[in-house]
Amino acid sequence: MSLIEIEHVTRRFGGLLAVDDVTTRVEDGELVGVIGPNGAGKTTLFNLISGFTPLSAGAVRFKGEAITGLKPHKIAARGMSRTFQNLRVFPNMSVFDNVSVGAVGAMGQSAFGAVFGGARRSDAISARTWAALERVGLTAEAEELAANLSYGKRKYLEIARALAMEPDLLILDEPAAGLNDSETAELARFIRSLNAAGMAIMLVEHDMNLVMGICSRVVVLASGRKIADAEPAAVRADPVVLEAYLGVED
Ligand SMILES: Nc1ncnc2c1ncn2[C@@H]1O[C@H](COP(=O)(O)OP(=O)(O)OP(=O)(O)O)[C@@H](O)[C@H]1O
Repeated sequence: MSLIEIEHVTRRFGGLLAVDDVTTRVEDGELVGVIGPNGAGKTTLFNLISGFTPLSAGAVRFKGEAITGLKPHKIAARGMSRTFQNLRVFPNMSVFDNVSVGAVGAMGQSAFGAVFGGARRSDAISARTWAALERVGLTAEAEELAANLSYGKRKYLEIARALAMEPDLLILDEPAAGLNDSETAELARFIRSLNAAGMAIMLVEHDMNLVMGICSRVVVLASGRKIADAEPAAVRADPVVLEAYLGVED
């Protein structure tokens, strides 16, 4: 049994097939990249897997159980957490409270407690939050307002929130967007270290070097369809992939 089984997943927006009959899997502990030209359907695929967008057809199984049609928080509570292409940080909340929202979600409690009061923070939530902050190196900034963090640190804040859920599958949507080369290299090391500690990761990323450098397998989408699903070296040499990239203005 694979960790996640994505079977014939399809999503239509009116006449547009944004994701068209995509089937793939992620095994326990795998680090899988998802690439493709702009508009290929990468983010839509992530939204379908994590419950943010309903499927038009197909099915998703996670840890052997159907999750198709479940709400995002129910899917998250089962051990799948994600970040977003556009940062979803609460600027007027502290770094700690931003991250504790993730811990609260994973423990099936109302987010209200996390957002509105220390009094409702349980020890377990607090422990998960500190552990996530430590993993991303933001413990010193815990009481800072999120708005005061640099852009790069806010990216790690969002990852920390996902980590506070202690996921078995972490889904990262363009984590390197807006980062410079050295920040991207640091992020690559960080993602690798999470994976080395046993976490399965799906990564949508435009930075090809990042994807090819750290992923053991790469899924390529073009116009909603899966056109390749192989090791980085094979994907790099695949004429169908080259054609898809050359044929689309980026
Ligand atoms: N809510 C929506 N309503 C209508 N069309 C949508 C919606 N979301 C996505 N699309 C369309 O679906 C297609 C796939 O979009 P998606 O954002 O998944 O691609 P992507 O591969 O993530 O692109 P990018 O690399 O630019 O982020 C695009 O043509 C997009 O315009």
